[in-house]
Amino acid sequence: MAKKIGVTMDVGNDGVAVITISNPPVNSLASPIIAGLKEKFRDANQRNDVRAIVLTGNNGRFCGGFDINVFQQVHKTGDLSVMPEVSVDLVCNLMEDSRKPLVAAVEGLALGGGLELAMACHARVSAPKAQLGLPELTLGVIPGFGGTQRLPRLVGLAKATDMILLSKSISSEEGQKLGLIDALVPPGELLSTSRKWALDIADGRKPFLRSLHRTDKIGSLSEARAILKNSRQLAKKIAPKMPQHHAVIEVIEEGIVHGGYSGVLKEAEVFRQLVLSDTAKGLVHVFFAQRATSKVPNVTDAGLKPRPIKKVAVIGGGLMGSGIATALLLSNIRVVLKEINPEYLMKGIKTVEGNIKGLVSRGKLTQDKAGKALSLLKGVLDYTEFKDVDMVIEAVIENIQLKQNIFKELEKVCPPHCILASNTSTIDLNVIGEKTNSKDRIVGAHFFSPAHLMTLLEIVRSENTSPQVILDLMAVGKAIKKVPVVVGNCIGFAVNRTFFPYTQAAHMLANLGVDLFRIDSVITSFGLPLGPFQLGDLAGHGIGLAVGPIYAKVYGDRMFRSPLTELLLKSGRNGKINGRGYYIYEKGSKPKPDPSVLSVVEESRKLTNIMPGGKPISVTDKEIVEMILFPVVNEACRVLDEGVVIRASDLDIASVLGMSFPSYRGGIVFWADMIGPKYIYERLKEMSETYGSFFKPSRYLEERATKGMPLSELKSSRSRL
Ligand SMILES: CCCCCCCCCCCC(=O)CC(=O)SCCNC(=O)CCNC(=O)[C@H](O)C(C)(C)COP(=O)(O)OP(=O)(O)OC[C@H]1O[C@@H](n2cnc3c(N)ncnc32)[C@H](O)[C@@H]1OP(=O)(O)O
Ligand SMILES: NC(=O)C1=CN([C@@H]2O[C@H](COP(=O)(O)OP(=O)(O)OC[C@H]3O[C@@H](n4cnc5c(N)ncnc54)[C@H](O)[C@@H]3O)[C@@H](O)[C@H]2O)C=CC1
Repeated sequence: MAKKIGVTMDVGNDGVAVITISNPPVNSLASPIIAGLKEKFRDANQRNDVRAIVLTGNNGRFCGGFDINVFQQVHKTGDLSVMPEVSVDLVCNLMEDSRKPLVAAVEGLALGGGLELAMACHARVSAPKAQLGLPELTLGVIPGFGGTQRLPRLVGLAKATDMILLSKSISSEEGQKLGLIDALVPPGELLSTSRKWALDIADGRKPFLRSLHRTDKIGSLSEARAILKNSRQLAKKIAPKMPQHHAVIEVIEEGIVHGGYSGVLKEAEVFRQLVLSDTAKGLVHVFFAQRATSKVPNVTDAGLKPRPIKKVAVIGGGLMGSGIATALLLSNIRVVLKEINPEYLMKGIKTVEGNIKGLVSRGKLTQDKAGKALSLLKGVLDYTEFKDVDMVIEAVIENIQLKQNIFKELEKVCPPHCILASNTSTIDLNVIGEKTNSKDRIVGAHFFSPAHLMTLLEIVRSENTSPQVILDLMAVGKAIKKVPVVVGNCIGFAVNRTFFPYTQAAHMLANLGVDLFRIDSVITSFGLPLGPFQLGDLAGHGIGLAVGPIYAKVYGDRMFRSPLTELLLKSGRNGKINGRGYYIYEKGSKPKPDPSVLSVVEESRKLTNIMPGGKPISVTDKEIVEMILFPVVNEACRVLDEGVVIRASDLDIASVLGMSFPSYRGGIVFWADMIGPKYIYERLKEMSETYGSFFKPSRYLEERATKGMPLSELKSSRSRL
């Protein structure tokens, strides 16, 4: 059925015009909607039979904000003229300054431009549990439609800057306490109450309040300046590299110092500059890329329904198993946690308890919810409880034979509908399921550490995994607040495979004589939270050593063999886990670079002997970024070429959520396309001529560079999914 898009107006016998936005699924403000709103407001203002106006949204959702597709259109074309001039024309002139009272009837959500329209009304009536917020900073822009000016005037400056800088939405209940919402009524009474409220204003029984003109919640100039000073500190802390966080404070300040109308004008000017920034391009791409991961051909479009998953068994209560169990429990899923002996089982349970208590102490979970979650956990040492589980997630150590035996056993003890998932980070799923007859229900559920906090869930399908099983796991992933990305089966899957050259390149640079702490600092300045050496410390160097040969078996032609990890372990440094790696880890203090590790690096340099003429190479910071991240792009090209992901943007999301690649750069492929495949190809070619085949450009990269095509443009026939 075609979507019904438009704005309607119904004028009742009471003289109230109800203007309704209709643009499913979230009533976003697409150009025809804005044009429709202007037309209806003009009409309502002119008609003699209209005394008051109610603005609402269709299908239980007021409005999800400006249509983000328009931003994407601006990014593709560079053409700002598609952005409507609404802040003054519609929101100030036609709405707020209208002589007829205007009431917003809010239900479901009022976000971004949606809340801004509501704030331009003279009162707001809401149904319970509506979501209210200005999340524009997450898209690299600032609130438009006067949002930067009206929110501080309705909820106070401190609360408004907090909501805007953190893109934090509030419920309508909280909105009522703050003064953003004037009345909270059951959904069935929303329209009748709003109509009555509008007439009450018209008849002088209720005040005719124009938000932009209010000053009662702003406080004195010196109070406002003190709040804005704190906001600047917050912005510096949470988003040092994001221009929109800093710009929005300037815009708010303009309104405080020179008045709301002046603030609205500055808001539009700054908005225009920001919407074209690389940050906005990256973040808008990430918005759509994340939503695209929900669409898996032949799975989500196959007419299947996810089956209920009520009870899950997790095998292995180590680092990953305990995190996975925590994530499931927090979403009210019963968990059976299996270990090999009472001591390890107790350790696993204690870790789960610690994870949950940690959330309580950080104010992220109530004591009640924590108690409920823990009551759903049962520790076991055998398979008795497995007879009625809907899914098993195996998270034992990375050992092929052990995993094969476990899956063989699972086939016997679990019901036939039960999904058999492995959290393996490297092993081929076909190998894991080799000894079973259940290959259609074997799937990879690759969580990232710490599993209860990291949002990526890589769902690995083999050629035998059934669409129903993939759909079920996607549904569980969403239920436990993860972003599931379905990928194909290969060593390292999509994320670890794409990023294995990250550490390798860093080792090569260190062996070429570049200071490892400088490498880490350059990479963190680029925007990754941890440089490659600190990341290695965090993961533990034992893991790196264990998976190295597995990668070497399949990708050996393009690997740099560095003795550094082995030497490091030999010197008693396993990373954070034992307090020493490249850095020194002490409780309660930040990791400190350990100068004594330099003798280990020297030993490695002697063994590799790759410094030209025995002297350290001289590189700029830009060259360090390129030498570390272009090989990652190169591997991403192979992942795309082999069809390991459905679409390039899936790899962007996986890199952002799994590797913390900066979201404002749009993900690894998007970033590479912004730089240009030709430049990357040429740089890698130069590097490979100087430093060897580790940097050799892939066929896919070469082809795209030669043809002038973006990396993100896939040939669909290549997908193996
Ligand atoms: C010349 C310059 C002049 C300057 C003057 C300014 C002019 C313009 C100013 C613009 C003013 C603004 O204030 C800017 C904004 O309003 S920006 C938008 C702010 N809103 C948001 O950020 C909300 C984004 N959406 C969400 O958070 C969620 O989608 C939510 C909570 C609304 C619903 O979540 P749910 O989980 O239920 O669904 P999905 O997220 O899967 O979304 C379903 C579907 O809807 C699409 N969607 C959602 N929101 C928007 C939107 N705002 N625009 C377009 N499309 C949207 C989403 O992509 C999904 O689509 P499909 O994947 O199903 O195709
Ligand atoms: N550590 C990491 O960052 C990540 C690890 N993985 C994968 O997750 C899996 C588990 O890794 P970790 O949790 O780090 O290992 P871990 O060593 O912390 O935990 C493994 C646990 O499995 C238990 N175990 C072994 N055999 C068992 C059996 N037969 N029945 C029940 N329990 C058994 C062990 O006693 C141990 O407690 C591995 O496959 C690993 O590759 C995946 C993503 C990230």
